[in-house]
Amino acid sequence: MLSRNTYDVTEWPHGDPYDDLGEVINSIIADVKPRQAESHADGRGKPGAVIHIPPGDYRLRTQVLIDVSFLRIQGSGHGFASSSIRFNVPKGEWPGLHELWPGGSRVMVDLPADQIESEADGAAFRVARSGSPRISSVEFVDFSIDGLHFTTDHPETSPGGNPENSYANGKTGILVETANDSVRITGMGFVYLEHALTIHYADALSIHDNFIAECGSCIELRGWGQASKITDNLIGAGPHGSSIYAEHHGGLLITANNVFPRGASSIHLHGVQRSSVTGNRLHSFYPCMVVLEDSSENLVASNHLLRDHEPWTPFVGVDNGLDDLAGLVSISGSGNSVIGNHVSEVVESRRIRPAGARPVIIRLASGSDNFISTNHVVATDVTATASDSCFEAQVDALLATEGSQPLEVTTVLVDPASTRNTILDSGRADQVIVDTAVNAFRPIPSVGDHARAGSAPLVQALREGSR
Ligand SMILES: OC[C@H]1O[C@@]2(CO[C@]3(CO)O[C@H](CO)[C@@H](O)[C@@H]3O2)[C@@H](O)[C@@H]1O
Repeated sequence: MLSRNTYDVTEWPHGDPYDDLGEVINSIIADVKPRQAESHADGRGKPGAVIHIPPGDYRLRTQVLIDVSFLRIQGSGHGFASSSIRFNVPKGEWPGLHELWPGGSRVMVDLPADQIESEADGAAFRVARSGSPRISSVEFVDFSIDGLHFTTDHPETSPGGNPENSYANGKTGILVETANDSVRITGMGFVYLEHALTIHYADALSIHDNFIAECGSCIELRGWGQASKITDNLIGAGPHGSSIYAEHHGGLLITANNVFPRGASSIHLHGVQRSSVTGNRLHSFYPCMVVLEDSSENLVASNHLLRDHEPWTPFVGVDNGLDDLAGLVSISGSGNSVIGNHVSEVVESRRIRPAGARPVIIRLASGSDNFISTNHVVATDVTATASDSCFEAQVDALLATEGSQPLEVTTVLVDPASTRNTILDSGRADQVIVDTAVNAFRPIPSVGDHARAGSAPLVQALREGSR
């Protein structure tokens, strides 16, 4: 016998899940509540429920409100497909495409536009409960949330004159409003939402193994929070938003994410302390791809950062408005460790802003006692090209290494407002701008430097040996 706490939206007798999934899920939650009314009955409590969404296209016209713990909404496939690419393919070519829309268990967010006045109104799934304890263990697993279209009133924010390129529609995939514990978002797909995931007041949150792309902003942790993790996701925001943004979090772990362009920033931390950004692959089209703002004692280690130019025609010319002196990694705060990162800066010198400047890679803007060690910067001047074919353009740009020239950069710039920092082996003496009266500095040696007594005969012997 199937447990009464296991539901399938396609078998629920109230509402039509294909026409309004929101109404159906709210009706299921309304069924769970009176059956699980007692918080304690002979040692038993409120186990919550699983709501299954089989593969299919489900329109959502009513917001889902989740105010019970232990609710797991589970589909059978994240179904991501690029909407951005499709919406830039001429409509005449659509009939020849294998598929047009995202697939899997697909929730099509179709909240009436005239009823979206606040971010909360625009959320497909809204988690909110006041009182004590905090809502726990709400889980979103293995389905897709599709915002369907981007729309905008401002032609200047619609690259190529196409509103579908505006990254704006007032829609949010999942909004968690009130304090929460052990929420999980796993295996999900998010596409064409202005905000994919916005989570306030998180404790022990896990955002793991999701595909969150072509959304205005992807992950926003707001309010405050602790002990949470953002791991193993594929993520890419639009030019007005951030791929990963967190504020006032402690003990946040951001690891093993592959963050692709074109977010205004890849990772932006504001007031985040004692957290880790490690082992991520980050790719951006603009400066300030990693921002630590008023953030201290964080570890930024073993990340691979790539900065290059937008290669896809519809978006060429779009940027985040920042110039190349702002730093690819910008830090205000103290006691941060930036260790063992690799940076590839692959830009066209004529496009550097301000014209003729040397781009700054790591900029310590204010604070003290940061430890910057063994970061390797490879900077090249290339001739950037663009193409109408998104995938080809991106792969060509990623793999191009030929014909490039070395580019002069400032690997570390320490502003006067940042002092007592230690900068080791992260740039030659001519690549680092630092006041050594108030900071400790050890440059990377240049070829020919520090020839020690004894090395010359050894080198001579090696040369002779190799003849
Ligand atoms: O690079 C991987 C991802 O990029 C795509 C394809 O390319 C796009 C189209 O707008 O360009 C951006 C920059 O790369 C991506 O955010 C976006 O989404 C996903 O279709 C693809 O999965």
